[in-house]
Amino acid sequence: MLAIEIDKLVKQYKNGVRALDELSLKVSCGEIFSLLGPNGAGKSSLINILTTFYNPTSGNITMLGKDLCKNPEWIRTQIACVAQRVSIDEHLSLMENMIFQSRLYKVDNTTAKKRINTLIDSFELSQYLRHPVASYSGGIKRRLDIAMNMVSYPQILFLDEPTVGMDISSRKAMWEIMRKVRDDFKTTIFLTTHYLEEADQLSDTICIMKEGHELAQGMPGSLRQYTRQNILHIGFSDTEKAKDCAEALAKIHMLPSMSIRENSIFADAVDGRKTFEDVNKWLLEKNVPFEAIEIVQPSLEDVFLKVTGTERR
Ligand SMILES: Nc1ncnc2c1ncn2[C@@H]1O[C@H](COP(=O)(O)OP(=O)(O)OP(=O)(O)O)[C@@H](O)[C@H]1O
Repeated sequence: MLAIEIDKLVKQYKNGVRALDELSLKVSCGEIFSLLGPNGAGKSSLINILTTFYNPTSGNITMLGKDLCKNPEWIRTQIACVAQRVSIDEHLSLMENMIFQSRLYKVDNTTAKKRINTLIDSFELSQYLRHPVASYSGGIKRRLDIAMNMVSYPQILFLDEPTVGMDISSRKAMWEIMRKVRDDFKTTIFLTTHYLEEADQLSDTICIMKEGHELAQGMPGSLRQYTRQNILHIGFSDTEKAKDCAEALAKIHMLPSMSIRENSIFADAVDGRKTFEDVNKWLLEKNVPFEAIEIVQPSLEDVFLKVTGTERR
């Protein structure tokens, strides 16, 4: 069974903005599904509809086998949503926050106790039990927020930019939590993110959207085929050398689209092997001090920029 099936969904606000424009997508049960898109693509509008806050203008949504618009109350008992702003009450203890959430979802006391202990254990929160919630770091507060939202054992967990503003080690710890939610609790995760690396590392399926509709959808590996071409990578010992070389290459129009990231030039390898041979020959002839030249697979960032029509410069 699909967790979510969306067919030609339209959301037009009263001011005339068409935030969702015949969007269609499918989310399988038990997967981590990431929604990517530039600002204003319609991600929040979609989450607000899927979590029953907004009504769609037209289109069909089936969630866990039922029509969302006809069964919003039932759907609400099956899902949980962790918004960007943490919803924990800093005047309550960790345990009180968890109990409060279990009461909201009408989980009976015995079941709630068992679930809370399992979640505290699974999310490695026991060491924080004795400390006031207000003293927790942003990452731990976010972890508690997700644990609280898991007390109802939702079938689908919506996460709106779950790692925004976190440093890389907190972000990686959060990825582990999300994998646990999927693997140990069999919960489907639907998340939005601006971090392409996060979507790449974490997701079973990614959907890239822009201007209210989907542009590409698939497993991270299969999305790489969207660019239909490999990338030429030329490495240097420092950024200045990369910039000098890119300027010289631009003058002779050898590579149509180039960008510099750290100490490297990345360019579309239009003719694959021939591009590689031509550039390699030119670098050697001109005595350019490069350190490496290779053809690499496109990254998810390359795919994102390609399908959303943004050129990296
Ligand atoms: N309540 C609203 N009323 C009118 N227009 C809205 C409303 N909410 C969103 N919009 C508009 O709908 C479009 C999509 O916005 P939305 O917030 O869904 O995109 P987003 O992908 O979540 O963007 P971001 O990544 O910046 O959060 C934008 O043009 C936005 O201005």
